[in-house]
Amino acid sequence: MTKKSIVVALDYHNKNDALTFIDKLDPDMCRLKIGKEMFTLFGPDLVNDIHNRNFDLFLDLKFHDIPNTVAKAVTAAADLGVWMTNVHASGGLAMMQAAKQALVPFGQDAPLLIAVTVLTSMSDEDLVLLGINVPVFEHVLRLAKLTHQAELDGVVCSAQEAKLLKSSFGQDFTLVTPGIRPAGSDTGDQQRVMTPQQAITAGSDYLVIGRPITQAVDPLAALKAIYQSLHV
Ligand SMILES: O=c1ccn([C@@H]2O[C@H](COP(=O)(O)O)[C@@H](O)[C@H]2O)c(=O)[nH]1
Repeated sequence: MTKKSIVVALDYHNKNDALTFIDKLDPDMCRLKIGKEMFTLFGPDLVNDIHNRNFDLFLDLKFHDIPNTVAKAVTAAADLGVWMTNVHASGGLAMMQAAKQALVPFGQDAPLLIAVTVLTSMSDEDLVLLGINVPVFEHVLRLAKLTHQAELDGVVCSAQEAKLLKSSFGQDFTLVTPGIRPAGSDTGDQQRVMTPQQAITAGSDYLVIGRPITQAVDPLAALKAIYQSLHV
């Protein structure tokens, strides 16, 4: 575990607010993630702004479409030079294989490619509403198995499933876990949560943390408090 195991989710509506925060950090302190909101608002210019500051960037667009479209989207993400990008595992095996194949021309420069299993905002009850009548952990395991078969680098899951997935697919299968909540913080819309310490103990490789940091009165102090809780 290093400081760079923390991926700060920059879900800001205002680009200046995001850059003001980033300018208080240095690239050895954490990695950064932008998702659908910031990429839709600010596009590749924001990716370049972040890369010019030398941060590793996770482009969290969760592609989910037919194989040809996803392969082209993943190619476009790799062209941006991002550190990590992702697809939805529920897009299926052929889609994930097409995404993986699209990265072959990038060789060593290819981003890590991971797949979202079950969103951390979802519970067993939410799956039932989708007609999926198994506990979340079973569906996560099923989707992670498909992801492993497609030879992607790992999955997005809750830290609650980390122990199960590491024992099923090995230490090299990368686990990226949102739904991280320091003790006492607001869970918001997240349902499958763990504290940073619990997540690391369970086997998470990367802890994605957004609002507990970005909506704190002092985001830098909130990030430093998380390091302290993890003794890094
Ligand atoms: O299953 C998932 C997949 C992605 N996310 C994203 O992670 C961050 C979490 O932010 P918090 O503010 O710490 O809740 C956010 O950008 C989500 O889009 C996720 O939460 N769960």
